[in-house]
Amino acid sequence: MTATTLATVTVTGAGGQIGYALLFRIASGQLLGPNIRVRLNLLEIPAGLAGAEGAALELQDAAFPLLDAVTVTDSAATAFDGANVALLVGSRPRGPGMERADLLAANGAIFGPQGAALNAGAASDIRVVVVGNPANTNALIAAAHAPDIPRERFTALTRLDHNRAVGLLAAKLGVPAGDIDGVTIWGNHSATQYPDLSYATAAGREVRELVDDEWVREEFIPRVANRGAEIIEVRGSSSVGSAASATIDHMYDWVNGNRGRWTSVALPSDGSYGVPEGLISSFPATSVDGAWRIVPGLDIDAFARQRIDASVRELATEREQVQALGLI
Ligand SMILES: NC(=O)C1=CN([C@@H]2O[C@H](COP(=O)(O)OP(=O)(O)OC[C@H]3O[C@@H](n4cnc5c(N)ncnc54)[C@H](O)[C@@H]3O)[C@@H](O)[C@H]2O)C=CC1
Ligand SMILES: O=C([O-])CC(=O)C(=O)O
Repeated sequence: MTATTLATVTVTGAGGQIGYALLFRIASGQLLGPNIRVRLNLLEIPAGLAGAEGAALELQDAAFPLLDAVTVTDSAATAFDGANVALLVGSRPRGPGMERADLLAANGAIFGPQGAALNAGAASDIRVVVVGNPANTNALIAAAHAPDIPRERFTALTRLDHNRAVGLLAAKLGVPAGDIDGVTIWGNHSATQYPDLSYATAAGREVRELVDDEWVREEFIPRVANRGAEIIEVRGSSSVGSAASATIDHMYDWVNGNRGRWTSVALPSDGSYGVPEGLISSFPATSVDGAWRIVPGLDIDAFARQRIDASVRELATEREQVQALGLI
């Protein structure tokens, strides 16, 4: 996107909660940076169009200098036409007591047609992040329907899990979140994920020397992995502001680079760290020259191996389920 001064950003589910939290930040320049004007395409189903249209009116009222145009549509072909960035948020959220697997069939059917529409109309530099759950497998479905788009342009959001891990660790250590680096979320955006502090540092100091193993295993890991459910329990509905914020972070870093800092990204595995090729699994990654690079060469201890394998097994099962449903 370096030479582009005008980018088309498509947001699906734009009339929903996360959509509403995203749109104003995108239009203000926080998604791509202060030098790129944005054309926003808002995709909704008919029942959600009024919400998206209302948001479009408010976007006009905010008079953002970088906002070029807003289109509201229920046509995927229109929404993805010329898209440089696609934020795939639209899907049904989980309610109290539901597991992400419950959403597989309901939401899986959305992502095949959207992948096909991206394939048909998106710009050649398209970057896709799937937020709607089950995010990793929805991204797998979308990519499977977009044979002309390089696989690595399809990612799923585990930046929220990453940010949760950083936030929790920073609070434990009493340091600013910006002092934390080297945190990884491995695997699925679900309770099986492995939030890994093995290589984490706080203001350059090794975190393993600052916290004990028992806290990491008994408190930190389960709290991060189940934070989505905790938020649902406390607010009565799933994370919105933090999810939108993480989506902005993910795409901003992808486009603009992240100066060698680690983040976590669910992307198509190239076989690294024993994750079967093609599964969309979360890895430690840096953003270099507009592309994600998996951090190479890390030693994986027995505990990490077992945790990563468990989450990857869940991803493989989800892939089998959507294969059985005929979604890929
Ligand atoms: N990956 C992550 O870290 C997170 C993912 N999520 C997921 O994000 C998704 C959206 O959450 P909310 O905005 O809170 O839900 P919401 O229900 O407020 O909004 C979803 C919107 O999507 C629309 N929609 C449904 N099917 C669509 C389709 N085929 N095309 C376009 N739009 C469609 C609905 O009409 C609705 O307006 C959920 O799946 C939720 O589980 C939520 C938090 C974090
Ligand atoms: O838990 C949910 O259903 C929403 C979500 O993905 C999260 O907050 O991580």
